[in-house]
Amino acid sequence: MLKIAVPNKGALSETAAAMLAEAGYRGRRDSKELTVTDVENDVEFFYLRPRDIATYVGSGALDVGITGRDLFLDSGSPAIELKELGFARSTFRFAGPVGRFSSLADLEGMRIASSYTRLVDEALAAAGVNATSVHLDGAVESSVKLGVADAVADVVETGTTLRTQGLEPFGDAILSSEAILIGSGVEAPGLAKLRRRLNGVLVARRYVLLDYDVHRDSLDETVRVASGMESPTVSPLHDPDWVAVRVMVESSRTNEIMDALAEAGARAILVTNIVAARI
Ligand SMILES: Nc1ncnc2c1ncn2[C@@H]1O[C@H](COP(=O)(O)OP(=O)(O)OP(=O)(O)O)[C@@H](O)[C@H]1O
Ligand SMILES: O=P(O)(O)OC[C@H]1O[C@H](OP(=O)(O)OP(=O)(O)O)[C@H](O)[C@@H]1O
Ligand SMILES: [Mg+2]
Repeated sequence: MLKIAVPNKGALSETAAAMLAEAGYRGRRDSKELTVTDVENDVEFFYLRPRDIATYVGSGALDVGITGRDLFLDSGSPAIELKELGFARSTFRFAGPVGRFSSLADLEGMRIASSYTRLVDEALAAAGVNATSVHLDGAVESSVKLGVADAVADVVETGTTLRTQGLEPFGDAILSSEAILIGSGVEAPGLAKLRRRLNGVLVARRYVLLDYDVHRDSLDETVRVASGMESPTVSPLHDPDWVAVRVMVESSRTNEIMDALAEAGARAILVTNIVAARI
């Protein structure tokens, strides 16, 4: 039975659970449940602290898990990254009071607060900077105002939290993070199926189906606008001069592509969400 670690709370838990449900697995019904066995799919879910997931998977106690790349790298676990899951995207950055620091070299001798002290120590060592990291569990942005640190290193999405505390990021991002699937390195039974299913969810979320009608004379032009994964499906219409076309396009480009198709002669352009997919 494939053993899968899932975040039990925090920023990753809801989307991770939603993805697994979309992939056809049975999740927990109550947020207090620590384990769930999905007999039909031959998998067992373990609901764990996101920060601990890399430790369990790296030790081989569990086969795979969902966590953040930043948490995984900070853990020092020997697990391996198997797949990007496309949510909880953020960067991990140094930040300090507005105007105070401009490069890592300015951190020499400073105290740097973070929940990710291994990542901080590695970044400082790589830059040849001697500084002290101060481990905090969260709300790291408050530490400078409160006088326990001179700078911070933290997760930045919109940058709003930093700004509200009078801080600004400086230097290059330490890393780009997102939710990922990690594995113990063993090709456990059921792992290929899980990966295929998660891939299906990602494709379903990322693409939409476009249907349109077009005169045969304009078909080549509309196919140039949107050529699909392999090649568009072209079906005859009752009027022999016209055809119906179906093609997958990236949902983020839907409107731009619809405009270009209309310009190229497409009519009755319809958009449909994809519920699930195997590509
Ligand atoms: N605002 C955010 N945008 C994108 N990703 C985020 C954000 N905040 C946290 N993350 C990501 O979520 C993961 C952290 O998970 P964690 O469970 O610690 O979230 P949390 O909401 O900060 O929980 P906690 O309440 O324990 O601090 C990391 O991978 C981090 O990059
Ligand atoms: O750049 P932003 O869009 O402001 O998002 C980044 C913030 O979101 C997370 O905080 P969270 O709410 O998880 O609190 P925490 O610091 O206690 O973990 C993260 O730790 C940052 O503080
Ligand atoms: Mg947090």
